[in-house]
Amino acid sequence: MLPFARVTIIGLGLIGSSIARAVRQAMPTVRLTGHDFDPAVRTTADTLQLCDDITDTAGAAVIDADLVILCVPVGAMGAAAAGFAADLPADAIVSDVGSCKAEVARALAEALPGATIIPAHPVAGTERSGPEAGFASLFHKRWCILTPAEGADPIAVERLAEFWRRLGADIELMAPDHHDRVLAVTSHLPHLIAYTIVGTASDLEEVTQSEVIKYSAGGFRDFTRIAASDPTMWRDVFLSNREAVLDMLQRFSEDLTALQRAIRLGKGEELFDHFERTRAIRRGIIEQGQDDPAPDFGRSHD
Ligand SMILES: NC(=O)c1ccc[n+]([C@@H]2O[C@H](COP(=O)([O-])OP(=O)(O)OC[C@H]3O[C@@H](n4cnc5c(N)ncnc54)[C@H](O)[C@@H]3O)[C@@H](O)[C@H]2O)c1
Ligand SMILES: O=C(O)C(=O)C[C@]1(C(=O)O)C=C[C@@H](O)C=C1
Repeated sequence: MLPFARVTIIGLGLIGSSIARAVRQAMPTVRLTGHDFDPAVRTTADTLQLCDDITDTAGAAVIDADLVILCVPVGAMGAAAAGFAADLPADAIVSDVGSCKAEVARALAEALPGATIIPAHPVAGTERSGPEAGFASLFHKRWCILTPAEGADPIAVERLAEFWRRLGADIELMAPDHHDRVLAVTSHLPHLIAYTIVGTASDLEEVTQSEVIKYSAGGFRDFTRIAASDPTMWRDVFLSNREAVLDMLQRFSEDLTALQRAIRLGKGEELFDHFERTRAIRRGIIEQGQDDPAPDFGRSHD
């Protein structure tokens, strides 16, 4: 039996439109309704036939839903939820896909008092945004982390887990604060580093903008992909997960200073040992079958 029969997606960008496409493929009998506050996005979603219905208001979108998924930037979650609070059916489950969980959970609980809220985070994405950027296989073999509050209804948690399994994801449960610390290291800090290094390279007086473009074929190219990620989304992530990111950044700066010192003092053995350790970590990831799907992940879906 399907976990949900009527699914509503609020926010039809990369993640919302990918969910819509994946639901169409994996659960074709599900009735899909979508809403986005941007009329241009609604028109594109209509043209792409992402959903059975695209509504002009959030309230109309949720009126008979049994699952509502918020796919808007984390800083907009509270306002987006407040926009449909009055029309939410009492037995509907509300979820989200935000990249940070603790603050989003607080915002959703405040906007939707008494509602069944099971937050989630599919750890899958690309640097692109908007309804045309989505694709159905985005969640295949990727983690989807559910962060239910203590005492959350286990049946609701299992229904949401089954929904994501059907979209191809593997499920993990985590406390929201722990999620935010883990993702601060594995996702948020790497983005901050990419945003920094690409900015630094183009600011360097002895390196021209055209040289940055011309020679960004190697490792730097990977940084430019990440640094092209959506500015609204990432502004919100850093503001929402501020404490964990600052904590990890402090630790990162100390480790960077240690490497800087090893270079200055010519400590080759120290550098070699460090690089050997990080190479082993990368090889471990590949052995576990969790390598990137492809180096050009996302771009091949142009
Ligand atoms: N991009 C990724 O790699 C990725 C991966 C996992 C999770 N996420 C999370 O998914 C969420 C959506 O990210 P995305 O990449 O799909 O962004 P996106 O920019 O592609 O889409 C977001 C959509 O939300 C709409 N929107 C914004 N505020 C709204 C509101 N109040 N009501 C209705 N619609 C609203 C925008 O018009 C836009 O179409 C974010 O919370 C992000 O943290 C992103
Ligand atoms: O591959 C990318 O482009 C991503 O940035 C995806 C990525 C990540 O950091 O892993 C980005 C943010 C999300 O919350 C989840 C996934």
